[in-house]
Amino acid sequence: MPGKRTDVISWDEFFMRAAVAASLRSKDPNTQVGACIADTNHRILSVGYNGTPRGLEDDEFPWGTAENPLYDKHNYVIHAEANAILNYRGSLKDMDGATVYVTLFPCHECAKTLVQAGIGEVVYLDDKYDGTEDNLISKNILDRCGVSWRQMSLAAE
Ligand SMILES: Nc1ccn([C@H]2C[C@H](O)[C@@H](COP(=O)(O)O)O2)c(=O)n1
Ligand SMILES: [Zn+2]
Repeated sequence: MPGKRTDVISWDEFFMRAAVAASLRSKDPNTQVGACIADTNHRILSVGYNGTPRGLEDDEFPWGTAENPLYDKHNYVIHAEANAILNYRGSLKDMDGATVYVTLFPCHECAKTLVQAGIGEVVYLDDKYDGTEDNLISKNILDRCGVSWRQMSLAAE
């Protein structure tokens, strides 16, 4: 009898690759972010990427930053982590202790939202805003609220 395959990808890699796949849907020309929420039974609950709110045409959207807040993408885009939570159609109770896999370390607004949704762990790929005020606040929120965070990497193909 042939033995089973053993060189399968890990759960971490599986969920992070789902987050990366979601990020490929983002129309943001500068930073594409994907998030995948997995529960403690290794089930994917939801995925999301950074994009405009429903109804705001993302093809016509000004995807840049601007001095005038009216024309700055940051004031319109829904972040990947928030979208992953909002896309979930089940009970929020399911998120208790779940892990979010995200391609970029969460901002402080998303950190608050993740805490409030019951997320227990953040696993991220990139932390390109490490050390910025927003990033430090985010880490402070996660630490103080008992949400653990760790970085992982994906092997190049
Ligand atoms: N954890 C994060 C951080 C940022 N985003 C989104 C918001 C913007 O679309 C983009 C950041 O743009 P940048 O300031 O780097 O030009 O990424 C997110 O979804 N989740
Ligand atoms: Zn955010």
